Amino acid sequence: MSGQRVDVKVVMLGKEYVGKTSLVERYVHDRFLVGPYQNTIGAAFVAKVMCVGDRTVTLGIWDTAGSERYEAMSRIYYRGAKAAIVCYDLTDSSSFERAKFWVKELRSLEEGCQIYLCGTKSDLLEEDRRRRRVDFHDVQDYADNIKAQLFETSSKTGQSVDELFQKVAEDYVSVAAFQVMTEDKGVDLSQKANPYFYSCCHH
Ligand SMILES: Nc1nc2c(ncn2[C@@H]2O[C@H](COP(=O)(O)OP(=O)(O)OP(=O)(O)O)[C@@H](O)[C@H]2O)c(=O)[nH]1
Repeated sequence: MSGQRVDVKVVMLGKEYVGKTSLVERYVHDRFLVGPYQNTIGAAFVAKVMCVGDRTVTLGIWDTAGSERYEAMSRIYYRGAKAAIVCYDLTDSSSFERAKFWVKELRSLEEGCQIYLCGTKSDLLEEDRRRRRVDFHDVQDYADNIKAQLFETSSKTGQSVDELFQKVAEDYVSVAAFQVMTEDKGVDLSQKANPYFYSCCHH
């Protein structure tokens, strides 16, 4: 990416085959690759410039490998991330258990990282609702508990993919604005624990 400045480091996490690479492909190149599945090895990086109001924001997206073989490597990539998109496959309950594993790690090791839960392959449910293996309301309750945002996406149709990444960038801009405000006015940053902080920064 030849020295491009990145505003927000975003890391994609989740079990193998949940569709992390496809999500990034849809968002960055607006395409869905068909053909034999190719697992990510290590991690891949891509930068995307986008607009939030009159501001330009560059997302630096690290797409990690979901295979447990690369677990130690994924830890290197989430370090210092401002946002983590933790993916699970809506048709695979074990992938949601794996998502919870990553959330637990992020919560204990990367406090400053905002978590976005992403249920993938929603198009498969449009075809047949009985394929759903992860209940929306259960995940919403869990997301509320951990103060995460929840999205259900399809990289095949594009459903909610732009909205997800747009929200990541918007939250970054809100938090940055909040920090400038608190630096200017000398507001105590311990107020982060206050619900106002969340309503200010995540809507
Ligand atoms: N129907 C459908 N299939 C999808 C979708 N997203 C991904 N897939 C398929 O799921 C498989 C895995 O997708 P990947 O994007 O490679 O998954 P990954 O999470 O990056 O996998 P790893 O690199 O092993 O961690 C591929 O065959 C994709 O075509 C989707 O939204 N809908």
